[in-house]
Amino acid sequence: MNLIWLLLRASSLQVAIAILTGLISGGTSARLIALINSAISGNSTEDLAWQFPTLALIVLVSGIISQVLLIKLSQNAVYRLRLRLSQGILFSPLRHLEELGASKLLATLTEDVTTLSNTVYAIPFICVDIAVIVGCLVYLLWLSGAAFAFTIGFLMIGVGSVQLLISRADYFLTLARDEQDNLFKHFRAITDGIKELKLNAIRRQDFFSEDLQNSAAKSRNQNAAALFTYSISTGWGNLLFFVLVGLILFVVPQILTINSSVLAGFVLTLTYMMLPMQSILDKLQQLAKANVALQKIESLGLELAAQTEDNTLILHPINQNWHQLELQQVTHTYRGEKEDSKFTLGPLDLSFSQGEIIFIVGGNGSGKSTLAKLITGLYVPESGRIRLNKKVITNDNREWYRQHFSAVFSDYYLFERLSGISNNFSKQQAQEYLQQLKLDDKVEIKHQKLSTISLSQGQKKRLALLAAYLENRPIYLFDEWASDQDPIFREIFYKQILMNLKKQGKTVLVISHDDHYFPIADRVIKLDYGQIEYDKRNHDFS
Ligand SMILES: Nc1ncnc2c1ncn2[C@@H]1O[C@H](COP(=O)(O)OP(=O)(O)OP(=O)(O)O)[C@@H](O)[C@H]1O
Repeated sequence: MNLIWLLLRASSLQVAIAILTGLISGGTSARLIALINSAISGNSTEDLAWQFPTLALIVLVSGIISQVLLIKLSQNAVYRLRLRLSQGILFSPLRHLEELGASKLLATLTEDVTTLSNTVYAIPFICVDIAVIVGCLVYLLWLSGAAFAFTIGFLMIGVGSVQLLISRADYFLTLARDEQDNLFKHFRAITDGIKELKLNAIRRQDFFSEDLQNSAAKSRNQNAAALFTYSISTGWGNLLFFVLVGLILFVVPQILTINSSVLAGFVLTLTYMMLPMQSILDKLQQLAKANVALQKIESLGLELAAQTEDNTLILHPINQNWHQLELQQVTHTYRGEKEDSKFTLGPLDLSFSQGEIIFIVGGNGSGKSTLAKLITGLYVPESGRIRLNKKVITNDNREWYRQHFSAVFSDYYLFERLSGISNNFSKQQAQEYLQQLKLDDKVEIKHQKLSTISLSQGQKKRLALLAAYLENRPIYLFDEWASDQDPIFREIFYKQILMNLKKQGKTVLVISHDDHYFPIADRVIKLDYGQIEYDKRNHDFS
């Protein structure tokens, strides 16, 4: 049913036309059967010879029109769904996405959407099958009202019993799909943790047998149970159909007065109906899988839609010449599963000015990266407020606010395409930066694209720095950028790059553990367990 909604949402007019042409095809098929029946019984006075090819042509053409429309519709619906889901992720707050987890998002984006796109192609065929069945039923009604009533009664009982089996199979499919999320997490562990797994044979064995194999076995058992139940329902459905033909042939003539040509017409039509019936039964398991996938997609969609951000186009220009950024009583809490695993950063009061170099320091887990996400607007403060030039940052202007920052986080992502960079960026400037970062013999920039990103970790991070540099934003944030650079590049980073940025009037926030470079900072802010231990000016160090 959900699948039908998916199509209706894409275009109800096209669905209506497809159903209409499908019905014409189905109705004409039934008319064709009636014609064959008349020709066999020889009691027709009409010239059937020319009607036969005409009707066959109508069945063909209307069937094709209906299918073409539905194929276009279903593929469009999947296309829109993919985009809607991706946009939902792009528009969701970072914290919400972190809570949902990457495995769950990826499982839906890849598994569920693929299942759906592999199934929607069946919908057009099912629609035409249904139309043929409806057409045949109408013909049966015309042949004999009483025998039709008997057939419908029997079909309703049959469909009900098949439905019971299908609901049981659906239950197993839902369990299998839930297990798929865990399986996906383990697949990610295989690819992301391959080095660790290769280096420790016991860990690898443990992971394989305890996690992966367990999860794969559960998924196999639940899928097998579902498919087994489906095959029982398909077999049961087919058997019921033969029972119906048998009853019409041998029992109904005993109860009702029905002439032999009507009976022959009935049996011929029922036999013709058997093909679309079987085809629908065969496709039911695919449809059920697609429905489970769609439910997952919808529930993720709802979870994403529950918290969307206003990511509309930035209408106001960013303030290259801002003068004050303030955090007032700002807090953020990570709520763990246990009460004692809760971590709260703040309440913090901080103020930054243009052209400052600020080092944010502190032990592991003291809250430096969390503070970075709050300052850059990636996390929304749970309490307190952020002001830029006295303007309070709210949901309406947070997207605009974020455009003031360029950052290289410790878990940065490097895009091959240098999009979203400043208009002032020139090829020559980029080449100079490449030389400064000693990457000019490795990487070229062609058509705003990096020629390669297959580099060492340190080199990749230098490219991420280059991309940030070219963004030309007023505030820069580097989260432990220098940690994997050799001493020469640390020196270049702290003494040349940061100084260059300062000279250009940029504010630079540097999360660092390199204490012997602290003297180049204008200010050092030290965090301890989510609180500011000190916030010192440069002259206070000496
Ligand atoms: N996504 C998250 N979900 C739950 N808790 C988190 C999350 N990220 C961080 N934390 C917790 O918040 C605290 C602060 O983490 P944060 O990453 O801000 O520290 P940090 O000072 O940057 O540490 P490091 O120097 O190790 O990078 C830690 O106790 C950590 O366990």
